[in-house]
Amino acid sequence: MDRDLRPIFWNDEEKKLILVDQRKLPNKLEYFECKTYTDVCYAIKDMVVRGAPAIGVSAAYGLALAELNGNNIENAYMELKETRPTAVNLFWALDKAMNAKINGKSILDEAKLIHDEDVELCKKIGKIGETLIKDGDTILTHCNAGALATSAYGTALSIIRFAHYSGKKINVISDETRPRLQGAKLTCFELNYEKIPVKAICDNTAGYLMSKGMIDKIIVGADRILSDYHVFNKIGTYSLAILAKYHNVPFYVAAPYSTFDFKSKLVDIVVEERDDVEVTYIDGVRVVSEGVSAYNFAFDCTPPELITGIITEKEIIYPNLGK
Ligand SMILES: CSC[C@@H](O)[C@@H](O)C(=O)COP(=O)(O)O
Repeated sequence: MDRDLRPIFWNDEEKKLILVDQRKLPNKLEYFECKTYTDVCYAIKDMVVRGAPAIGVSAAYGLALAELNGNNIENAYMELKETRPTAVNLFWALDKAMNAKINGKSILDEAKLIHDEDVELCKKIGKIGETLIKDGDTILTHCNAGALATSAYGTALSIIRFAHYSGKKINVISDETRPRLQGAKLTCFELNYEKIPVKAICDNTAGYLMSKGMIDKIIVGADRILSDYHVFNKIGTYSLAILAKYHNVPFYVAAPYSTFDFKSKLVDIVVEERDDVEVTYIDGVRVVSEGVSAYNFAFDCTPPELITGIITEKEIIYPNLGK
């Protein structure tokens, strides 16, 4: 298997960004080309590309496209910033790209650097986190914090990959992750692609498996981590963390430092609310009675007291041990 499944490519000859179209997986592997920054805005909003680090890398290339096409950089920066509100990597990468411009450097070079560095960070997270995994562990994960959500390897799934590469026999349980089904569609695709044993479950099955002692560890990604270690991640993460606490299952979060937001307070964070058709329809068929709407919060917040450890590219932080 190609250990380097990647969702983002820059084509230097044609000056375009090529994204794996994640809306089509696992049934079709298609690519989506971005020649303008507005193409990138669309790709992020419509979730052609998704996952906190991957959104950040794509946005940096979006700003580079604005520069290459002679667009107003300030406007492009603002429009790219408004594509999705919760994952902080978007703002982190755009600010880095903008600072490069202010310092007279090329935005494209900065975007390439952010892209390459993200691969290395993910590898490091995998290698550090892998030390926590025991031979025979069954690990539950939520959403997709894999190669598809980053530049390669992933965060939570990088740990799973490196445990597998080191010869540990592990099994993965993937929450389907309603409503967009990133767990069923993307995590299962990625792990199956590498022949890492994975089983899908409905989100509401996790508690039962924990009660039966069938889960040894939970590892999820993050969209934003505050300085007091509150973790924003895909909706359903908080419920999992509560279940894990009740059943004494270690609950880990894996994320690079580009996902940390040391400035904002809990009350400042905007949790994305997406169109309720993502909930009221399944595969184009309405499943909720006409006239009934739905809540569709894309993320929730897990407090530090529910988190065993946060695995970064530098170290494992134990929020409840004072580090
Ligand atoms: C390494 S990605 C971590 C998170 O971004 C991931 O868990 C997640 O919540 C993705 O949400 P999505 O709405 O698919 O962008």
